[in-house]
Order: sequence, then structure tokens, then C-alpha cells
Amino acid sequence: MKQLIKQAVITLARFGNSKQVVLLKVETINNGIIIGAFLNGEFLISNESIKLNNTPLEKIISTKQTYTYPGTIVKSIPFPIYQDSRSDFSCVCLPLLNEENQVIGIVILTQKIGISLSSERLHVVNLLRPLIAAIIETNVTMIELLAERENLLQLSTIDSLTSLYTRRYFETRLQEEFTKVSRHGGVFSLLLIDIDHFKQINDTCGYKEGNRVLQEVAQILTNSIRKEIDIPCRYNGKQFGILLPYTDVDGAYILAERIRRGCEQHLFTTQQGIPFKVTLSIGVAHNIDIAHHEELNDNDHIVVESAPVTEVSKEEVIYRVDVMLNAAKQAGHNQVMVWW
Ligand SMILES: Nc1nc2c(ncn2[C@@H]2O[C@H](COP(=O)(O)OP(=O)(O)OP(=O)(O)O)[C@@H](O)[C@H]2O)c(=O)[nH]1
Repeated sequence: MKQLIKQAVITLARFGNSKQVVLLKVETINNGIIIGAFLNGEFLISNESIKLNNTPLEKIISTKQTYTYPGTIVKSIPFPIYQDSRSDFSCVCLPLLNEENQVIGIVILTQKIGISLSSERLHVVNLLRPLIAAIIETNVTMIELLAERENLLQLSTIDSLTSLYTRRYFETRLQEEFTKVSRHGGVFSLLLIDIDHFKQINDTCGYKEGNRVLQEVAQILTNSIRKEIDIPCRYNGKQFGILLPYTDVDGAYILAERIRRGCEQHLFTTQQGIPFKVTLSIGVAHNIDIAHHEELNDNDHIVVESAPVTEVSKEEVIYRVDVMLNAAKQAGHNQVMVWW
């Protein structure tokens, strides 16, 4: 876009026989932004905001006509002033209209005083105007589109209550991780974490307090994991998932225990300052099936040899982590259960 604007102002300078060209985007009736300028052989983008009210540019916007005024220098760029002012140069100000006939920009071309733009040159400049208007319009649309895209991306990626990733994003990352280890080998683990007796918390403290608990638990998770590597998400209402790339089941268990203890020891308080406990049940699973092989040693003791054998499917890992979470609940809550 910068390149297009540069081409536009240089072309205007050439055909307008002008040493100084300013391309102004009209933001509001009172305000404009310099999106490109060609000043004495140099192109610059200033993004400088310029006031339009009480200047001749107001008239350009309201009449949509081209006018010539004496010029002055404002914020290092040539700018039109009213007719009765003295100046060494004049500014030819041309409105740029969009398809709805609104003024979306203004071109300012300077001329030495006493020399006016010939009708042939003015004709060529006029031919360029719709093109430059389209460049400005596209620029605006692009910025808006990018902002919109950014917004949507943010919405589909980050859970608004907890600031953890959304389940949708989590599942995409899980699929990527699974594809990666299927091709190149490797381990990953999953944690599925559920807040115990959450209904009771909601019922006693209120739904809003319940939401605050969700936020604090999310913070405990964030503080416990490897930043930029592990992927924590809000899996659904009161459940959280964490994808742990490059982590075997022993490492996953250690982390799960750390999270469980961290939450158990965390001081939760109601808004009235009354403390209460929150505990977590956690299921752990990983993508490797480990074969256990039993042998008798020289002293007739059983020795268990373990060796990784196969990688299990993504669906199987999700199934296993869910089974282990339910087992943790069944076993009395506040526990970690592992599918070894
Ligand atoms: N505040 C709040 N509550 C939620 C949210 N999502 C789900 N809940 C509540 O979570 C509670 C879940 O209740 P249950 O399924 O009985 O689970 P529980 O009370 O945690 O029981 P256990 O899972 O056995 O420990 C319900 O009261 C839901 O309304 C949420 O986003 N915010």
C-alpha cells in the first residue's frame, strides 16, 4: 500500500509540475491524516493528523470542487490558507471522491505564485483522481478488514472469561501435534481438569463468584505451565484442558499434581472476604502405549520391563483422559488419575 501511495504522489508531482504534493485522507469533517507526501524530491508518510475546520479545505469538502489558495507550511507540509494571505506559493486543492460521491481525500499540489497549472496538466491530474481515490479507499478498507480479521481471530482463539485458549483452537493444536508425532515420532500428554463441586460454589457464592473462581483457576494453570509451549484451554464450562507437547506421562503427572496442590493451597475468598476451598480432579493420558513385560530374575523375583510400543490415536488419548478424569471424581475428587 505504501508503494501505491508513493507512486500516486510522485505521479501527481510529475503531471502536476509540482515540487510538493500532499495526499490527505479525510477522516471526519474536522480532521484529516497525511498519508503520503512528496516534498522536494523525497517521499514521506507522516500519518500526521491535520485539523480541517476553519481552513479552506472545509470548502473543498463541502463543495467537492477544486480551488487554489495561497499556501503556508503547517507541520512541515504545504497547506492552503485563505485568499487574502500573502505567500510565496499557491496550493491547488483537489477533492478525491469515492463512488458514493463523498470526499474521502484531498490532493494538495503546490505551484510557484504567479504560475498556474495549465489546463492540459490539470486534465491529466483530474484523470488520476479516481485512481488515487480508489487507492485511499482500498487502504481504509484493508485496515478495517485487517482489524476485523484480528478481532475475529482473537474471538475464536481466546476465551473471553479466562483468557485461556478456546476449545476450538485447542483442538486445532491437538490435531497438529498428533500429525507431527505421527510423522516424526515423539510424545505428548493431555490433562483434563475439572473443578470439584462447582455447583455448590455457584449456589453458595453466586454465579459471578463462580466466574471469578474460573478466572483464578485459569491463572493457577497459566502460572504452572511452560509458557509458549503448553496449550491451556477452557475445554467447556468448568473444565480445562492442557496439551503438553514433548511431555511423557511421568512429566505430565508431576505437573498435574503441582496444579492440584496449587489450587488446593490457593486462598479463594468471597467478595466479603470469606475464605473457601476449591479443589480439582485431573485426568492424565499420553499418546504412547507402554508394554509391560514380566520376567523372573536370578533370585526368582518378578522384574517388570516397560517399553513404548505404539502410538495411540488422538481419539483414544481424548477418551483415556476423560475416563481418568471420571475415575478421579469417582475416587472422591481432588485427585490425579493417570492412564499409564
Ligand atoms: N459460574 C459459572 N458456572 C458454570 C459455568 N459453566 C458451568 N457452570 C456451572 O457448573 C455447575 C456444574 O455442576 P455439576 O455438573 O453438578 O458439577 P459439580 O457441582 O462440579 O460436581 P462434580 O463435577 O461432581 O465435582 C453447574 O452449576 C453449572 O451451572 C460458567 O461458565 N460459570
